[in-house]
Amino acid sequence: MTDAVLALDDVTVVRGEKTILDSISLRVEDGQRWVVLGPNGAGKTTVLQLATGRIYPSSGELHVLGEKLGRLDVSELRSRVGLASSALEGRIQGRERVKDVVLTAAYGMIGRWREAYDDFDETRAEDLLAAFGVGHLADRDFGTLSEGERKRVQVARALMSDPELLLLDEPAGGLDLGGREELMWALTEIAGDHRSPVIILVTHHVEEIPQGFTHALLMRDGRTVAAGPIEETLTPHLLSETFGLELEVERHRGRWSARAAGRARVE
Ligand SMILES: Nc1ncnc2c1ncn2[C@@H]1O[C@H](COP(=O)(O)OP(=O)(O)OP(=O)(O)O)[C@@H](O)[C@H]1O
Repeated sequence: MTDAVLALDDVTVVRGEKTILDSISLRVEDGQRWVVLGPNGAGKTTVLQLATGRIYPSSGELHVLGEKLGRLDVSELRSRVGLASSALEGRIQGRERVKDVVLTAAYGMIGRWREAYDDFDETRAEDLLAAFGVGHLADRDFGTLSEGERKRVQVARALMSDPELLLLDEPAGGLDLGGREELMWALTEIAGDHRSPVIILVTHHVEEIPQGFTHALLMRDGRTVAAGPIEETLTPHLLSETFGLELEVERHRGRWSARAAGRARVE
Protein backbone atom coordinates (compact mmCIF):
# COMPACT_ATOMS: atom_id res chain seq x y z
CA MET A 1 0.00 0.00 0.00
CA THR A 2 1.05 3.58 -0.68
CA ASP A 3 -1.00 6.76 -0.55
CA ALA A 4 0.30 7.86 -3.97
CA VAL A 5 -2.19 7.59 -6.85
CA LEU A 6 0.64 6.34 -9.07
CA ALA A 7 4.07 5.30 -7.85
CA LEU A 8 6.91 3.97 -9.98
CA ASP A 9 9.96 2.91 -8.04
CA ASP A 10 13.04 2.26 -10.16
CA VAL A 11 10.86 0.83 -12.94
CA THR A 12 12.48 -0.61 -16.03
CA VAL A 13 10.60 -1.94 -19.06
CA VAL A 14 12.49 -4.08 -21.55
CA ARG A 15 11.11 -5.43 -24.83
CA GLY A 16 13.43 -7.72 -26.73
CA GLU A 17 16.80 -5.98 -26.91
CA LYS A 18 15.34 -2.56 -26.17
CA THR A 19 15.14 -0.84 -22.80
CA ILE A 20 12.03 1.29 -23.22
CA LEU A 21 12.03 2.68 -19.68
CA ASP A 22 15.24 2.83 -17.69
CA SER A 23 14.98 3.15 -13.88
CA ILE A 24 12.05 5.55 -13.76
CA SER A 25 10.86 6.69 -10.34
CA LEU A 26 7.80 8.87 -9.97
CA ARG A 27 5.21 9.69 -7.30
CA VAL A 28 1.92 11.21 -8.38
CA GLU A 29 -0.21 12.36 -5.46
CA ASP A 30 -3.82 13.32 -4.94
CA GLY A 31 -4.74 16.74 -6.36
CA GLN A 32 -1.78 16.89 -8.74
CA ARG A 33 -1.94 17.48 -12.50
CA TRP A 34 1.11 16.16 -14.34
CA VAL A 35 2.35 16.71 -17.86
CA VAL A 36 4.76 14.19 -19.38
CA LEU A 37 6.93 15.84 -22.03
CA GLY A 38 9.57 14.47 -24.31
CA PRO A 39 10.49 13.80 -27.93
CA ASN A 40 9.22 10.85 -30.02
CA GLY A 41 10.16 7.50 -28.57
CA ALA A 42 11.04 8.89 -25.11
CA GLY A 43 8.77 6.38 -23.34
CA LYS A 44 5.85 8.68 -22.46
CA THR A 45 3.06 6.36 -23.67
CA THR A 46 4.75 3.45 -21.94
CA VAL A 47 4.41 5.29 -18.60
CA LEU A 48 0.66 5.63 -19.27
CA GLN A 49 0.39 1.97 -20.23
CA LEU A 50 1.91 1.02 -16.88
CA ALA A 51 -0.68 3.19 -15.14
CA THR A 52 -3.54 1.40 -16.95
CA GLY A 53 -2.22 -2.02 -15.96
CA ARG A 54 -1.81 -2.98 -19.63
CA ILE A 55 1.88 -3.71 -19.16
CA TYR A 56 4.02 -4.74 -16.22
CA PRO A 57 7.49 -3.52 -15.29
CA SER A 58 10.38 -5.83 -16.17
CA SER A 59 11.88 -4.77 -12.83
CA GLY A 60 11.09 -2.27 -10.09
CA GLU A 61 7.85 -1.63 -8.22
CA LEU A 62 4.61 -0.19 -9.54
CA HIS A 63 1.64 0.96 -7.45
CA VAL A 64 -1.59 2.16 -9.07
CA LEU A 65 -4.32 3.77 -6.91
CA GLY A 66 -2.37 2.86 -3.80
CA GLU A 67 -2.13 -0.85 -4.58
CA LYS A 68 0.69 -2.89 -5.95
CA LEU A 69 -0.20 -3.79 -9.52
CA GLY A 70 -1.78 -7.20 -9.66
CA ARG A 71 -3.84 -6.66 -6.48
CA LEU A 72 -6.53 -4.73 -8.36
CA ASP A 73 -8.29 -6.66 -11.04
CA VAL A 74 -8.21 -5.25 -14.54
CA SER A 75 -11.95 -4.51 -14.75
CA GLU A 76 -11.79 -2.47 -11.53
CA LEU A 77 -8.77 -0.62 -12.86
CA ARG A 78 -10.64 0.16 -16.10
CA SER A 79 -13.42 1.97 -14.30
CA ARG A 80 -11.11 3.76 -11.85
CA VAL A 81 -8.57 4.90 -14.44
CA GLY A 82 -9.88 6.93 -17.42
CA LEU A 83 -7.84 6.88 -20.62
CA ALA A 84 -8.01 8.85 -23.86
CA SER A 85 -5.49 7.84 -26.49
CA SER A 86 -5.32 7.38 -30.24
CA ALA A 87 -4.80 3.62 -29.72
CA LEU A 88 -8.10 3.44 -27.86
CA GLU A 89 -9.78 5.64 -30.49
CA GLY A 90 -8.67 3.16 -33.13
CA ARG A 91 -10.74 0.46 -31.40
CA ILE A 92 -13.99 2.46 -31.56
CA GLN A 93 -16.25 1.44 -34.44
CA GLY A 94 -17.05 4.25 -36.87
CA ARG A 95 -20.75 3.31 -36.73
CA GLU A 96 -20.94 3.65 -32.93
CA ARG A 97 -23.27 6.47 -31.85
CA VAL A 98 -21.29 9.27 -30.16
CA LYS A 99 -23.36 9.10 -26.98
CA ASP A 100 -22.74 5.35 -26.77
CA VAL A 101 -18.99 5.90 -27.13
CA VAL A 102 -19.18 7.83 -23.86
CA LEU A 103 -21.87 5.69 -22.14
CA THR A 104 -20.08 2.38 -22.62
CA ALA A 105 -17.15 3.67 -20.56
CA ALA A 106 -19.42 3.39 -17.51
CA TYR A 107 -18.90 -0.37 -17.87
CA GLY A 108 -15.30 -0.19 -19.06
CA MET A 109 -16.42 -1.37 -22.47
CA ILE A 110 -15.93 -0.29 -26.05
CA GLY A 111 -19.01 -0.87 -28.21
CA ARG A 112 -22.59 -1.17 -27.06
CA TRP A 113 -24.21 -4.56 -27.00
CA ARG A 114 -27.26 -5.26 -24.87
CA GLU A 115 -26.46 -3.52 -21.64
CA ALA A 116 -29.05 -1.09 -20.28
CA TYR A 117 -28.10 2.30 -18.91
CA ASP A 118 -30.09 4.24 -16.36
CA ASP A 119 -31.13 7.87 -16.67
CA PHE A 120 -28.25 8.98 -14.47
CA ASP A 121 -25.71 7.50 -16.92
CA GLU A 122 -27.52 8.97 -19.93
CA THR A 123 -27.57 12.42 -18.34
CA ARG A 124 -23.93 12.20 -17.30
CA ALA A 125 -22.88 11.25 -20.84
CA GLU A 126 -24.89 14.16 -22.28
CA ASP A 127 -23.44 16.60 -19.72
CA LEU A 128 -19.89 15.51 -20.44
CA LEU A 129 -20.37 15.85 -24.18
CA ALA A 130 -21.83 19.32 -23.61
CA ALA A 131 -18.92 20.29 -21.33
CA PHE A 132 -16.55 19.57 -24.21
CA GLY A 133 -18.68 21.45 -26.76
CA VAL A 134 -19.84 18.34 -28.62
CA GLY A 135 -23.27 17.85 -27.03
CA HIS A 136 -24.98 18.54 -30.38
CA LEU A 137 -23.15 15.54 -31.90
CA ALA A 138 -24.54 12.97 -29.42
CA ASP A 139 -26.59 11.11 -32.05
CA ARG A 140 -24.04 11.17 -34.85
CA ASP A 141 -21.88 8.18 -35.82
CA PHE A 142 -18.40 8.49 -34.29
CA GLY A 143 -16.78 7.87 -37.68
CA THR A 144 -18.40 11.00 -39.15
CA LEU A 145 -16.73 13.37 -36.67
CA SER A 146 -13.72 15.54 -37.39
CA GLU A 147 -10.47 14.70 -35.65
CA GLY A 148 -10.96 17.54 -33.14
CA GLU A 149 -14.51 16.42 -32.36
CA ARG A 150 -13.34 12.83 -31.87
CA LYS A 151 -10.64 13.99 -29.43
CA ARG A 152 -13.19 15.83 -27.33
CA VAL A 153 -15.58 12.88 -27.32
CA GLN A 154 -12.73 10.70 -26.12
CA VAL A 155 -11.90 12.94 -23.17
CA ALA A 156 -15.62 12.96 -22.26
CA ARG A 157 -15.55 9.15 -22.46
CA ALA A 158 -12.47 8.97 -20.23
CA LEU A 159 -14.33 10.94 -17.54
CA MET A 160 -17.58 8.92 -17.75
CA SER A 161 -16.76 6.44 -14.98
CA ASP A 162 -15.76 9.28 -12.63
CA PRO A 163 -12.22 7.92 -12.48
CA GLU A 164 -9.65 8.64 -9.78
CA LEU A 165 -6.90 8.93 -12.37
CA LEU A 166 -7.33 10.49 -15.82
CA LEU A 167 -4.71 9.67 -18.47
CA LEU A 168 -4.63 11.78 -21.63
CA ASP A 169 -2.21 10.73 -24.36
CA GLU A 170 -1.70 13.67 -26.72
CA PRO A 171 -5.28 14.93 -26.41
CA ALA A 172 -4.51 17.95 -28.64
CA GLY A 173 -2.55 16.00 -31.26
CA GLY A 174 -3.79 16.82 -34.76
CA LEU A 175 -6.11 19.63 -33.68
CA ASP A 176 -6.18 22.99 -35.42
CA LEU A 177 -5.49 26.13 -33.37
CA GLY A 178 -9.14 26.75 -32.51
CA GLY A 179 -9.73 23.11 -31.62
CA ARG A 180 -6.62 23.02 -29.45
CA GLU A 181 -7.56 26.18 -27.59
CA GLU A 182 -11.13 24.99 -26.99
CA LEU A 183 -9.77 21.76 -25.58
CA MET A 184 -7.31 23.72 -23.43
CA TRP A 185 -10.20 25.71 -21.94
CA ALA A 186 -12.14 22.56 -21.12
CA LEU A 187 -9.08 20.89 -19.58
CA THR A 188 -8.20 24.07 -17.66
CA GLU A 189 -11.65 23.90 -16.04
CA ILE A 190 -11.15 20.27 -15.11
CA ALA A 191 -7.64 20.93 -13.81
CA GLY A 192 -8.91 23.76 -11.61
CA ASP A 193 -11.77 21.77 -10.07
CA HIS A 194 -10.77 20.09 -6.80
CA ARG A 195 -13.33 17.30 -7.43
CA SER A 196 -11.50 16.30 -10.61
CA PRO A 197 -9.33 13.22 -10.74
CA VAL A 198 -5.57 13.30 -10.74
CA ILE A 199 -4.51 13.99 -14.35
CA ILE A 200 -1.48 12.82 -16.31
CA LEU A 201 -1.27 14.35 -19.79
CA VAL A 202 1.30 13.31 -22.38
CA THR A 203 2.38 15.77 -25.05
CA HIS A 204 5.32 16.85 -27.23
CA HIS A 205 4.46 20.54 -26.94
CA VAL A 206 4.53 22.90 -23.96
CA GLU A 207 1.82 24.92 -25.74
CA GLU A 208 -0.52 21.96 -25.11
CA ILE A 209 -0.29 22.20 -21.32
CA PRO A 210 -3.56 23.57 -19.94
CA GLN A 211 -3.47 26.14 -17.16
CA GLY A 212 -3.52 24.69 -13.67
CA PHE A 213 -1.06 21.87 -14.33
CA THR A 214 1.16 21.50 -11.29
CA HIS A 215 3.94 19.04 -12.12
CA ALA A 216 6.05 17.86 -15.06
CA LEU A 217 7.98 14.73 -15.95
CA LEU A 218 10.58 15.34 -18.67
CA MET A 219 11.75 12.21 -20.50
CA ARG A 220 14.35 11.36 -23.08
CA ASP A 221 15.43 7.91 -24.33
CA GLY A 222 13.46 6.09 -21.63
CA ARG A 223 15.05 8.08 -18.82
CA THR A 224 13.92 10.88 -16.54
CA VAL A 225 15.55 14.22 -17.30
CA ALA A 226 13.63 15.94 -14.50
CA ALA A 227 10.45 15.49 -12.47
CA GLY A 228 8.79 17.87 -10.04
CA PRO A 229 6.77 21.08 -9.68
CA ILE A 230 6.16 22.55 -13.14
CA GLU A 231 7.85 25.92 -12.59
CA GLU A 232 11.05 24.17 -11.41
CA THR A 233 10.98 21.67 -14.26
CA LEU A 234 10.01 23.60 -17.39
CA THR A 235 13.21 25.63 -17.40
CA PRO A 236 15.09 26.45 -20.62
CA HIS A 237 18.00 24.32 -19.45
CA LEU A 238 15.98 21.17 -18.64
CA LEU A 239 13.72 21.46 -21.70
CA SER A 240 16.76 21.95 -23.93
CA GLU A 241 18.29 18.79 -22.48
CA THR A 242 15.01 16.91 -23.01
CA PHE A 243 14.62 17.84 -26.68
CA GLY A 244 18.33 18.06 -27.55
CA LEU A 245 17.90 21.59 -28.81
CA GLU A 246 18.64 24.95 -27.23
CA LEU A 247 15.25 26.35 -26.30
CA GLU A 248 13.81 29.59 -24.98
CA VAL A 249 10.80 29.10 -22.74
CA GLU A 250 8.10 31.57 -21.73
CA ARG A 251 5.09 31.51 -19.48
CA HIS A 252 2.23 33.89 -20.06
CA ARG A 253 -1.04 33.83 -18.09
CA GLY A 254 -0.37 30.30 -16.95
CA ARG A 255 0.35 28.94 -20.46
CA TRP A 256 3.77 27.92 -21.76
CA SER A 257 5.54 28.38 -25.07
CA ALA A 258 8.96 27.33 -26.34
CA ARG A 259 11.07 28.00 -29.42
CA ALA A 260 14.59 27.25 -30.56
CA ALA A 261 17.18 29.79 -29.44
CA GLY A 262 19.51 28.83 -32.28
CA ARG A 263 20.35 25.97 -34.60
CA ALA A 264 22.92 24.22 -32.38
CA ARG A 265 21.75 20.94 -30.86
CA VAL A 266 22.74 20.22 -27.26
CA GLU A 267 23.67 16.73 -26.05
N1 LIG B 1 6.73 -3.87 -27.81
C1 LIG B 1 7.80 -3.13 -28.12
N2 LIG B 1 8.92 -3.69 -28.61
C2 LIG B 1 10.01 -2.94 -28.94
N3 LIG B 1 10.04 -1.60 -28.80
C3 LIG B 1 8.94 -0.99 -28.32
C4 LIG B 1 7.76 -1.70 -27.95
N4 LIG B 1 6.85 -0.82 -27.51
C5 LIG B 1 7.42 0.40 -27.59
N5 LIG B 1 8.68 0.30 -28.09
C6 LIG B 1 9.63 1.40 -28.32
O1 LIG B 1 9.82 2.06 -27.09
C7 LIG B 1 10.08 3.44 -27.31
C8 LIG B 1 9.15 4.26 -26.43
O2 LIG B 1 7.82 4.16 -26.93
P1 LIG B 1 6.65 5.09 -26.39
O3 LIG B 1 5.48 4.88 -27.28
O4 LIG B 1 6.48 4.90 -24.94
O5 LIG B 1 7.29 6.54 -26.66
P2 LIG B 1 6.60 7.96 -26.69
O6 LIG B 1 7.48 8.88 -25.91
O7 LIG B 1 5.18 7.88 -26.27
O8 LIG B 1 6.73 8.28 -28.23
P3 LIG B 1 5.83 9.20 -29.22
O9 LIG B 1 5.98 10.58 -28.73
O10 LIG B 1 6.49 8.99 -30.55
O11 LIG B 1 4.42 8.68 -29.17
C9 LIG B 1 9.91 3.68 -28.80
O12 LIG B 1 11.20 3.70 -29.37
C10 LIG B 1 9.13 2.46 -29.28
O13 LIG B 1 9.46 2.12 -30.62
